Amino acid sequence: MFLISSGNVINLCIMKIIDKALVQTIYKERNEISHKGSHGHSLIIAGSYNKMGASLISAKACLRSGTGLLTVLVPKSEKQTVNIYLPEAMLHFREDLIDFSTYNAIAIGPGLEQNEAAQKLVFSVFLIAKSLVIDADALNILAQNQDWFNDLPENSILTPHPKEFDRLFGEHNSEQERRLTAIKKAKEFNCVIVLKGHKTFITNGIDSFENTTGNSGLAKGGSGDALTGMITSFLAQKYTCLEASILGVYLHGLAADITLKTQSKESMLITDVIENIGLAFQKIQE
Ligand SMILES: NC(=O)C1=CN([C@@H]2O[C@H](COP(=O)(O)OP(=O)(O)OC[C@H]3O[C@@H](n4cnc5c(N)ncnc54)[C@H](O)[C@@H]3O)[C@@H](O)[C@H]2O)[C@@H](O)CC1
Ligand SMILES: Nc1ncnc2c1ncn2[C@@H]1O[C@H](COP(=O)(O)OP(=O)(O)O)[C@@H](O)[C@H]1O
Ligand SMILES: [Mg+2]
Repeated sequence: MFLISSGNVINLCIMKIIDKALVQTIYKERNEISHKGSHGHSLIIAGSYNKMGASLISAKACLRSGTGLLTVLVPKSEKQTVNIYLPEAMLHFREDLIDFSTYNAIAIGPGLEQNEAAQKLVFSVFLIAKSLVIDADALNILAQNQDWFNDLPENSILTPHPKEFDRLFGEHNSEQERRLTAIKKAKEFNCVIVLKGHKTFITNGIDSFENTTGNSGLAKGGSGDALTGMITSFLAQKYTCLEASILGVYLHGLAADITLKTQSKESMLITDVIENIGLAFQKIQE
């Protein structure tokens, strides 16, 4: 329970815990009479010359989370990188003209860099996307262009870690203060904010949630990139922004907890975690 002196005290006090019981009220069993088109088409706009890993990590986590189709938008120079690592993913190149309207869910930001081309790309996606997960460098670009909040797509999910959060909304002295600001900003901009950390906090400005899964084995580069792919996958599968965030955060942490069976917290890689997403699904299907 939080003791806070603010108008948001009611919101934060009714914060719900994300546990297996809550997730089982959200998760929908996969329809046996389905085809790849039934499970959405995700687009992940991520990666740059020296940060292609972020794109591959997001993409594989997205596929492992059930999206029917996946396209990744990468620099043309990196074409082979994706094809060799992830043959299941289709490709678009940042140099091409893209019809963004064909995707149910788009993620933008991991490893994108923040140069002028990236800024133009982020703004063009804001204008067209219907459901958008905004992470990493796209959050940093948004922080530098605060008036773009007025153009935020109707179903937007922001997934900042504390430093990205402070770039967006100013310096904070504690997690508690950030949570209060997150509630206020989620309501103001009509979006979902996933404030990542040891106990990730999710709010849409009305309801707030705290995750119960995950461990410090995730305190390593790439963990957030994977979460972005997972949340995007659930958005593409027609979960709401809040449902997709709750499912993604819970299963991401649960897969990391399952990974402790074969790795230590020091040795765990996010690619190990991605390979355990299937076992995390099985846990909530029990
Ligand atoms: N393999 C890859 O290609 C990787 C690419 N990445 C990309 O690299 C870019 C930079 O992202 P980074 O997050 O690394 O860099 P940032 O500069 O945004 O954040 C790193 C800083 O934030 C602080 N920070 C992070 N989490 C915190 C927490 N929970 N509490 C307090 N401080 C915290 C750290 O101390 C560090 O100083 C992003 O586009 C990201 O997607 C990273 O995800 C790492 C892996
Ligand atoms: N000590 C921890 N306990 C639980 N989860 C953690 C811990 N440290 C980091 N995480 C999780 O790992 C992810 C880190 O995200 P982020 O910093 O964006 O990673 P990156 O950008 O390097 O991929 C978040 O989902 C966060 O909740
Ligand atoms: Mg990140």
